[in-house]
Amino acid sequence: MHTHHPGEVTRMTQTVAVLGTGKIGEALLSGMIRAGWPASALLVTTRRADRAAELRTRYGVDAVTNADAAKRADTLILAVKPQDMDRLLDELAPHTSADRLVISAAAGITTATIENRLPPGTPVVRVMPNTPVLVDEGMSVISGGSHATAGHLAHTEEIFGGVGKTLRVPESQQDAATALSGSGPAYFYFLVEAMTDAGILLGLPRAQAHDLIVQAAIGAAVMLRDSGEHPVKLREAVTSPAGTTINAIRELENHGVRAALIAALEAARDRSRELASGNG
Ligand SMILES: NC(=O)C1=CN([C@@H]2O[C@H](COP(=O)(O)OP(=O)(O)OC[C@H]3O[C@@H](n4cnc5c(N)ncnc54)[C@H](OP(=O)(O)O)[C@@H]3O)[C@@H](O)[C@H]2O)C=CC1
Ligand SMILES: O=C(O)[C@@H]1CCC=N1
Repeated sequence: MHTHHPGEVTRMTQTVAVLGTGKIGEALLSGMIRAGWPASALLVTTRRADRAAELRTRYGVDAVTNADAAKRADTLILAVKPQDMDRLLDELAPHTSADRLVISAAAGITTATIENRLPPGTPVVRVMPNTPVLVDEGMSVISGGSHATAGHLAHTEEIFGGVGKTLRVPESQQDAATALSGSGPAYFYFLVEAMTDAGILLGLPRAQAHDLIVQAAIGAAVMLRDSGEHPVKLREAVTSPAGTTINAIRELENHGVRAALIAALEAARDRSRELASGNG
């Protein structure tokens, strides 16, 4: 894993378009602007005119049609839902050429599916980012398709490395990476929500319960990242003999939380596989 900042040369000469600027597309766009990409080098496309106006006002970027983006941009980042990918590729195909780099952020959709729909030889890179790109703590998992060169992968890392970490994996591992990292933040938000409810049950005001558990999450996350210790070691250090923590851990084990998490991530991985066929 490593972090890059966009090089001056690339920034000056390349135009990057985000096609389908919803939650993840906007998160990425805002991150690129924070990382120093000039708004003049960025294009966005949307389905609705009011959304286009909003993005123009918010970021000073040009909002264009998918056909125009395909003609004008060197790099096209596809950020529509997997179910909308078919239609987007139809719109792009007549206007792109094999000198464009196509980066897809859609869950499940394979590079082969995209390659088959675009001019022969089009380089395609599949990326699974996550929403913490909004705070430059994203994780973007990257795989190259059959025409993606080292340069294309490096350029992709330059874009996504500006908003967090990047990791290259074989495409066969992308569905698993999607379950762990693409969806990963949602599991932590879910846990925080549930533990805040527990705080309410224990009689704490909601706002305090929220703050306590969020800070516990941040502290634990930084220790996980920076201590180099195995999570079991970190948990043991919290778990005093005949103390409070072990009573909580026994309940988590009684309720099968470990097994539930394994089953949950397996279900997410399976759904990513299903989306490969564009299933709605
Ligand atoms: N959210 C996340 O955490 C992550 C999402 N992803 C992937 O990113 C993709 C987008 O997800 P997300 O951002 O959550 O979804 P959103 O629905 O927020 O974003 C998709 C956007 O694409 C627009 N759109 C659809 N079709 C077209 C089109 N033909 N031309 C232009 N714009 C179009 C939609 O417009 P409208 O609003 O009008 O429908 C919408 O704004 C998905 O493929 C998902 O798998 C990947 C990693 C993480
Ligand atoms: O839920 C989803 O399908 C997308 C992909 C990963 C995160 N969100």
